Amino acid sequence: MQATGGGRRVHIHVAAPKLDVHRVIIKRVRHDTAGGMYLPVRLKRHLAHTLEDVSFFVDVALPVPLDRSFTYRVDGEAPAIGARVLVPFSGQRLMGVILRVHSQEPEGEFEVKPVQQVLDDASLLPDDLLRLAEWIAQYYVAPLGEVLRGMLPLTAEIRRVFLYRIAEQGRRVLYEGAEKGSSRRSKLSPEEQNREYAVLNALESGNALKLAQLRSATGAGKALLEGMVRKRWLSREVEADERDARRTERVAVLVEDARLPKLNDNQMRILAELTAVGGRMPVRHLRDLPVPDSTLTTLVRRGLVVIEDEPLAFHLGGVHAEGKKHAHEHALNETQMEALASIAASLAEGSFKPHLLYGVTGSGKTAVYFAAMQRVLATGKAALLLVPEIGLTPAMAGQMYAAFGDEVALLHSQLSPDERAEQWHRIRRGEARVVVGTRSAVFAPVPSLGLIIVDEEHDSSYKQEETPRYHGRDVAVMRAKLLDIPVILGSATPSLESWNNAQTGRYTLLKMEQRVANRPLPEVELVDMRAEFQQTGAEHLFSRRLIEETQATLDRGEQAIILLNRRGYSYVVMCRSCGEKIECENCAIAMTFHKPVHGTDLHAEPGERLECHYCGFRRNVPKACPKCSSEHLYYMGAGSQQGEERLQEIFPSARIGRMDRDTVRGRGDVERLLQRLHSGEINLLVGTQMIAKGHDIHGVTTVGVVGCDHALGMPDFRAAERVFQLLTQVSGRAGRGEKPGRVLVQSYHVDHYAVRCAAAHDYEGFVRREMQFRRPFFYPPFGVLTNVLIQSQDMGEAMRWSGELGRWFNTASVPGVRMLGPAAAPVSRLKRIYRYHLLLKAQRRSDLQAGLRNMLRHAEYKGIPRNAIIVDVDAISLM
Ligand SMILES: Nc1ncnc2c1ncn2[C@@H]1O[C@H](COP(=O)(O)OP(=O)(O)OP(=O)(O)O)[C@@H](O)[C@H]1O
Ligand SMILES: [Zn+2]
Repeated sequence: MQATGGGRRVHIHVAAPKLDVHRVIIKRVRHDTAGGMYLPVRLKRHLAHTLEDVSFFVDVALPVPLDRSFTYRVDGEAPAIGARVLVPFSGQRLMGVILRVHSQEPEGEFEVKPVQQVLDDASLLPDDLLRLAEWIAQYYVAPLGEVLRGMLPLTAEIRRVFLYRIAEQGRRVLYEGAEKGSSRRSKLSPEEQNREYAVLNALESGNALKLAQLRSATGAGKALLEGMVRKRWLSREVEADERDARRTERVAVLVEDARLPKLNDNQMRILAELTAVGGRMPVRHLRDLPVPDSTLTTLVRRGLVVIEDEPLAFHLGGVHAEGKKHAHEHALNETQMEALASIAASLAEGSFKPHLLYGVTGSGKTAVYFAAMQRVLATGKAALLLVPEIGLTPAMAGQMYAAFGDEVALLHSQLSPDERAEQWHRIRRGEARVVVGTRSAVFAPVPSLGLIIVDEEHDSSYKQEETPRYHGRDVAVMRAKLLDIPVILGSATPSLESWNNAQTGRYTLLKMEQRVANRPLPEVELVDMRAEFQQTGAEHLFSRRLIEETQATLDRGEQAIILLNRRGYSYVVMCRSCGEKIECENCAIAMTFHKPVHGTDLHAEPGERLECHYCGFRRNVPKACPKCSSEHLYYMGAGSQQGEERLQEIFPSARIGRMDRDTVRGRGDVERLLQRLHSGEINLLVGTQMIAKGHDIHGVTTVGVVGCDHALGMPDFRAAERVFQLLTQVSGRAGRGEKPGRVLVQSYHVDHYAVRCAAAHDYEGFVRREMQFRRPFFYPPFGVLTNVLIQSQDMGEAMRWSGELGRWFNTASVPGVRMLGPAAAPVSRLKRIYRYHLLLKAQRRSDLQAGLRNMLRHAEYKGIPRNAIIVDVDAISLM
């Protein structure tokens, strides 16, 4: 017997020992029907009836941290493999994906629960994506259900409903309260206490009610209900429910000619934001402003703003400077043609072939991508372009629209769940043949994909830092392999992993070593800050050379960029008496001092504060040391906020802009800042590493780098590589227009090879040195590495568990795997969780994978919970 599912035939075998009459009849008749045999109407009716009684079993992958699937029953027709289902799972209802349809009743003494709803008629995922998911689960030692959840960004189609039910304790309170009156001591107001009784009353029958039902019956809000759950008066259940994805979104529209009454600051903020973008903005984006939601409601009530429904739009404008050509408008130069020719050849061949496009900054890689994509589209196929962070390089999106118009679908992290679902379906229907997106876009369900491009392939944002911890670039290569199509990885500073693959012949290396139009690479000058200190006798943030060059640049009417790779004002606050740094309450991390903000920083929080950049915790700036009460607090380490302030003092007439996480939050902020830089409104930009990302601003001739080599001291074998990449990328922003550029790098480590090679634009020299360092230790690319984090809210537990796993590695035979640790992780406590880790290295990946699976089995045997262990294969961040 066969059932069709997702374009492939699934064989369903009827279990022989338990044959019952219904099943036998059905088996035979289905077969006969397929053969076209005539059936009497009465028999057909009988069959239609009995068909209802048939059951299948389905193995479902669920988004839970368990490395296995779960079996459910489906009554009626067999569903398709790859379809989504809603199923009960430990008191909740979860969405899962069907992996297998069969008729083997699971062994064991438990009841097989039925699937509650089958959401799709056919497989939702194309075959290559299902296979890719299996590969990821295997390679990254991640539960398949969690991998699939990441692939299907369709949460907008599933609603989470909260249901409340009265608990034993609640019943007691209800009955006792009725007898004794409400004489209990309570912090709640009498109205709130009455409301609690109303809720208990409403739930007395024992049936569960939804949040919305309870609210309309009793006026109780979520906070009150959650409080009752904490007191164990109620129990809460979560259910997933299907819902129609919204196809419109609410936008706030400024009412013109409204007479302005007296408004408070929050109301002014919203109006200012709306005015700034032309009077119209999705409500969702307004929610990013630090004002209460109720402010908008007030403005609506006062007739200053109206709310409209508008079909979802996806355009992200993209910066396009006047008089500058788009990448696709250039005739390719010879080097670009050569690179394209090699790519075109493998496109014509139509088989798996990875290319590493190593092109220096400003060599015109984007134009090569365009040309390759155009060729792919011309053959009727589709192309996928991955970029690190679309929001940071809006010009890329803008150029894509200019070249490919409506064919473009953008997938990025700032889409709402609705927008994401909408784009996903659009891509799956084949309506967008150019897909541009960040990391998870590698899972875009593009039919007949012909080419994948990964821009800035070295960028660490391609690594997902939560389960499944996949690397977007490596998954892209695997997807290309499964589809048998070419893939291009491009960068001015390729990762050592990719470079090694090119050296060993696994990837084809394409080099573009000159900038376009014979423009020179900028001249880089190192400023030795140790000498500067000796000569000036004081510690200055900016060296004399940097000040001099910046002044000259501004005087010539050109633009300068200065990198200060930390945000905030001072990144360490230390007590002079006891030497303690002020740390976050939740994390073992020094807190950053932020000064109050003024004027243009619409988004930044007002008020002076200390902030933890890991968990977001904030506190007032203490007058005295929290440990020893000394009043001698000392502020060290300048961040971008301080940089801006100092620069304004040094260059009073400069038009300064700042780009960091405090000044760019919402979608469009980066775009606005870059637009002001393009137009010349800003002539001096200071910021964190965001300013180093692919921006192509022709007026910038000078780049300054301040204090970026402290990163060389990080406890991470990739520290030198990161510093080299950052220096090279930020230098690459200088001299991209008519006039040549100059870079000044202030450093305390001017002799370090990462700094020296970056200054000499010597990528290959850097790689040679770096490989020499990594080879003897079997660090990637000479071996494979996995970081295993063990975490718990209880420090003793985290230590014990990591000790247990460490001992296991030492005593069990784990062939080919070497372990370092266990030790406290460099960030030993994060968000109140203690973190220990083991670093595992192996020369063969299969050894490491086998070792990890055995370790997980041992952990299960020892009762260490699965979610206390984070397995980070090919870890990028070792913190
Ligand atoms: N053949 C060409 N002739 C002249 N200009 C070109 C040509 N190809 C591209 N350009 C222009 O050169 C500039 C740099 O190109 P692009 O931004 O693609 O560089 P890139 O290699 O991606 O550099 P980065 O790695 O720094 O991002 C752009 O302004 C682009 O429009
Ligand atoms: Zn913190």
